Amino acid sequence: MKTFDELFAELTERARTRPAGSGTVAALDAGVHAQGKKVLEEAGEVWLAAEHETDEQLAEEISQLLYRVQVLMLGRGLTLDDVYRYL
Ligand SMILES: N=c1c2ncn([C@@H]3O[C@H](COP(=O)(O)OP(=O)(O)OP(=O)(O)O)[C@@H](O)[C@H]3O)c2ncn1[C@@H]1O[C@H](COP(=O)(O)O)[C@@H](O)[C@H]1O
Repeated sequence: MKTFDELFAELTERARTRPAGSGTVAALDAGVHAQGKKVLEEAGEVWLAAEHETDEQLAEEISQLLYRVQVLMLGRGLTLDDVYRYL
């Protein structure tokens, strides 16, 4: 289990070290267009899960959306502080 900040630190490290087999590295290499499509896809799955699935399935879909948002942030070079300043 990890927090939002801990996941972002982990993904930042993946981007820096580019380990073989990392899905994050592949997602970053795919570019912002593909990253944005994944955000939209996961957001749709969250919506459907909220209406039709269990709490556990919804929580899992939300975790995937958070991951995809972080990948997009890294793809655009945003930091957590860039976003937190608006919260
Ligand atoms: N939290 C996540 C995470 N959430 C979602 N995903 C990816 O999103 C996929 C699920 O999304 P989809 O529903 O779109 O499934 P899919 O269409 O089969 O996915 P793809 O074929 O497009 O990869 C998963 O199979 C993962 O590829 C994640 N991939 C990685 N992480 C974490 O990110 C960290 C770094 O991971 P790596 O870069 O893979 O080492 C690790 O802590 C991982 O646990």
